[in-house]
Amino acid sequence: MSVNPDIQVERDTATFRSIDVTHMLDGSPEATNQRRIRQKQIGDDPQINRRNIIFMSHEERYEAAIARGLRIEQLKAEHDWDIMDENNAIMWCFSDIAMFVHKVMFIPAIERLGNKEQHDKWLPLAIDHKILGTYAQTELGHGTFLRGLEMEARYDKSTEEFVISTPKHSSMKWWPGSLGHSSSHAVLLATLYIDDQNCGMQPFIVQLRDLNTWKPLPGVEVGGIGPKMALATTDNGFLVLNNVRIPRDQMLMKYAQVSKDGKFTKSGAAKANYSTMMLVRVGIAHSCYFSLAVGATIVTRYSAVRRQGEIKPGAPEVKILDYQTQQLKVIPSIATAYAFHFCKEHLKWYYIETFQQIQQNDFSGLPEIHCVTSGLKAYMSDIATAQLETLRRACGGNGYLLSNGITNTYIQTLALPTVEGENTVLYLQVARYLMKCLKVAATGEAVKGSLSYMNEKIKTPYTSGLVTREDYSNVKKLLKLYQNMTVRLTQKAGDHLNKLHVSGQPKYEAWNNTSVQLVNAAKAYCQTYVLGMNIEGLSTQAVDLPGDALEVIHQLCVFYALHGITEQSGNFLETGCINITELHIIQQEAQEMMAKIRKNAVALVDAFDIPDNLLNSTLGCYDGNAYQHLYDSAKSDPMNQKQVLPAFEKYIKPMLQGKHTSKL
Ligand SMILES: CCC/C=C/C(=O)SCCNC(=O)CCNC(=O)[C@H](O)C(C)(C)COP(=O)([O-])OP(=O)([O-])OC[C@H]1O[C@@H](n2cnc3c(N)ncnc32)[C@H](O)[C@@H]1OP(=O)([O-])[O-]
Ligand SMILES: Cc1cc2nc3c(=O)[nH]c(=O)nc-3n(C[C@H](O)[C@H](O)[C@H](O)COP(=O)(O)OP(=O)(O)OC[C@H]3O[C@@H](n4cnc5c(N)ncnc54)[C@H](O)[C@@H]3O)c2cc1C
Repeated sequence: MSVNPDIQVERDTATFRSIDVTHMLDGSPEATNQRRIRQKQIGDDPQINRRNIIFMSHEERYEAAIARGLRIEQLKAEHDWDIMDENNAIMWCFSDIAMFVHKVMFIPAIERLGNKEQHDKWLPLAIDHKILGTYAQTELGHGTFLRGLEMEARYDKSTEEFVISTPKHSSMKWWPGSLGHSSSHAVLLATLYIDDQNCGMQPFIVQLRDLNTWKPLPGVEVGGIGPKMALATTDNGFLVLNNVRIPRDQMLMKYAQVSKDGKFTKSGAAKANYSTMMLVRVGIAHSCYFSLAVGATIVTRYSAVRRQGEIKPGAPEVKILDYQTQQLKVIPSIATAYAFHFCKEHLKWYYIETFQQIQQNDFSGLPEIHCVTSGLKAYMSDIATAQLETLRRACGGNGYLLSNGITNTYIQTLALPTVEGENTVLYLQVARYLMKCLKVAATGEAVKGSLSYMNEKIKTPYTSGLVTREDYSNVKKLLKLYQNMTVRLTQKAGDHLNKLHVSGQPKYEAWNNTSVQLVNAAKAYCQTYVLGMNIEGLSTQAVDLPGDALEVIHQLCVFYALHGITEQSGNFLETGCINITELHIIQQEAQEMMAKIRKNAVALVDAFDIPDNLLNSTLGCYDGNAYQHLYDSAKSDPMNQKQVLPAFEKYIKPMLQGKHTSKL
């Protein structure tokens, strides 16, 4: 099929070469080649390809997802993939892989929470798929408040076993992925009791199913929790344990230990047992980038080939991408996807470095990385889901079809603001950290890390520093505005907290009565962080780009900063970080920048280099022939393989012939 001329012209008139930017996104031309090879191995494989999933039943999708998971294992062995390759493969399949919790949580939990003997025993079994596992933490009654977990593990000194039980409905495990039908084992988080003393939430390895018959073991009641909005293939489950006994060495004992005679000891940081969640939060940041890149690719290409209506009366119908309002739906998502790229790259290296320190028992970096990973998981998933919905609607009627590729991406991504810590709760964790830093700054001590900008005193009366027109595209000056806004919102929340406390409210009550302001400050911190990483990326990852490409990536960053101010203008005005005249100029500048970026919109999404067979979209194919692909997809619907469906004989015909009764 030839390329649609409407999309070709976009590529011909772009001011830079997409491939240069693709190399930057991958890290190097070699890395691009390597990724393409991997994506081809996945996309071309009939067992992995997700082309027909929209026509499958729940059970068919589940089975296909198991087969996909297995095939990925075979490819991994055949092509010598490393862990990054494997995680990318899961992401490129949009997590449409049953048992992926085994990879992304069960194994990492054993690695992080187990001691050497436990590694030696369990990891080979898990890595070789001799056992399949889930991460069972959430209960029907508690997902967020982990200190409230009710499943009990009571140590029985006489037999050197833990007895695990589910005292009531609210204490059953509820939600763990792959628990329903696909796990033989669980890393199960339960509250440990020794002689009735509560020793906090601890991890245990519990076998759930017989490895030959797959039937639940005695005392284990397990099943699926029912159909969900999406993620049909991740069989989330429930679990009730009736006095199930496990040996003492099946408590994962890296950070807390129980001796044979029942002595409880702890090593490492208080929240070390939460470290698996931190890893997954980093992975979620990466998924947010990918989902947004997918959405932006589909909708930008579709907007460049769909013509509807006229701008100049009587002139030919225009591409919908030429409407300024459509640009406002599409361009922010492109700019955000690029900002998220820089941010997730930073986060990956930051996590690896800090994890290495933790492995050496240096926990000093834990509070900051907990703040950053919690905040970015929350912020990036909030923004990604909001923008995906805007993008989906930007496709008009066809945005409601499953074959468009974006609907599925959107509803899958909708899980991310909830999993691994509900977003509001995570913002409140960030706020805790902000308040601590505020206290440090107030004592005159230097605040370190991502909030070191708190050390600079904001002069009053304040001026924004935006003097010349050039200042409005100076990303460092714009970043300063964001930083000042964050500091002021933090101070405002801190002042409110103190005021309530001084007026007699206990600290916890004052905290709850300030939580809206605290969350607002936390979001500002996250937005500032992402912009900071975007700017850092310009001078690190993007610095070797040819001049024309660097200019476009720079424009995106400026737009990201300006657009963010227009979206959050209330915060910027309220904190006095800009005045109304400056806001008007910023709005104007943002619109002008958007018009410049529009010219390169298709080339910018081409640079994400997501192949058609992973994009899986009728609207967003590289060739721009959306109408042909929509028609082909409709024709391939199994319901269209018969000209007359059985419902005709059964119901419609009798009705037409007046033979129907009210009882049907
Ligand atoms: C693939 C997708 C599948 C999905 C899987 C899932 O969803 S799996 C299920 C996913 N489930 C979830 O994600 C559950 C979400 N819930 C949680 O993570 C926790 O219950 C909580 C963090 C909300 C509160 O916890 P709490 O009541 O025990 O804590 P607190 O309020 O008493 O004290 C807070 C103190 O602890 C610190 N700290 C906290 N976390 C960490 C950390 N990771 N590291 C380091 N530190 C951490 C924090 O800085 C603060 O320090 P401060 O200020 O005192 O010096
Ligand atoms: C698709 C999916 C997959 C999942 N996979 C797993 C898995 O593999 N393993 C696992 O263990 N779990 C899993 N979960 C569970 C998930 O981690 C929890 O649902 C999540 O942590 C939110 O907890 P919750 O359901 O208790 O929400 P709740 O805490 O009940 O949230 C409800 C509301 O209460 C608010 N709220 C709660 N506490 C506070 C507070 N302190 N301050 C202010 N507001 C508050 C929240 O902001 C939210 O608005 C999964 C969930 C989903 C949807």
